[in-house]
Amino acid sequence: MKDAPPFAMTSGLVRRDGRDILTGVDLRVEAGEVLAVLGPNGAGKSTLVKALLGLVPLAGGRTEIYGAPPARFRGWRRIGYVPQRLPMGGGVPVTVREVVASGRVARTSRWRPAVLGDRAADRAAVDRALATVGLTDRARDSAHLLSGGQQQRVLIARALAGEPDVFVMDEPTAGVDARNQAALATALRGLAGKTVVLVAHELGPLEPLITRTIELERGRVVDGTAARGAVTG
Ligand SMILES: Nc1ncnc2c1ncn2[C@@H]1O[C@H](COP(=O)(O)OP(=O)(O)OP(=O)(O)O)[C@@H](O)[C@H]1O
Repeated sequence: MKDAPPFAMTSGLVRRDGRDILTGVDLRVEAGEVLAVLGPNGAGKSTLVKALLGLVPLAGGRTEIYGAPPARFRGWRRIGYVPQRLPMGGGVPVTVREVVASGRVARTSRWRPAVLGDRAADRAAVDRALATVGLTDRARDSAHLLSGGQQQRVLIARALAGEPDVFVMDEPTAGVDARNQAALATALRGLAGKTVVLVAHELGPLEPLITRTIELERGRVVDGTAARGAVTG
């Protein structure tokens, strides 16, 4: 039997404060797709990716992650989520390396406590992730002292460190300068074969990497196209 796809939403409905934020969303994301979710401010893009992950409940319809409703899904290590911003509360200074290393946490299972060999694998994965986003030389710096674009790269490195099959990125390009956008494009290019869902206002240097786009407007999917020139399959 063919594996269930990473995400499948049918007639997705999200309601907040009595208002429909998403309506009638049918979206299936196949393994290996690089899907961009586009649309104006407030169209519901963030809400859609959060609903796909079960972070926002559906008021109607259904959604599945690899064939399971989010509440019953157990394969979270397969999913890397890159939120819009680095949560910086608490006032405890944390280094870039520590943030990236936290991406390994989902890999340690309650049933399989960390063993010694894991530590070397963890270190290597964190080193690789830092190198991919070009932040090796900032590893010991306080994460909150970095620019917004660099912090975005730290979050991407955190997801990379977990070595997931699926990356969900909420506006990785928002407020990010050209140099950081180019670094992001390089990191994404290194994800060949992985599934990526990313929210964006404009694609910029990411455009050649996108295999499909959908456009949201006021909570509805108004357009969906395979990207021109994208390499698929
Ligand atoms: N927690 C919430 N409670 C009530 N309304 C919300 C909540 N979160 C989002 N909304 C509303 O849902 C709508 C869609 O928001 P969402 O953040 O998903 O849009 P978006 O397309 O990602 O916008 P942006 O590009 O500005 O991030 C907006 O009108 C927003 O005000």
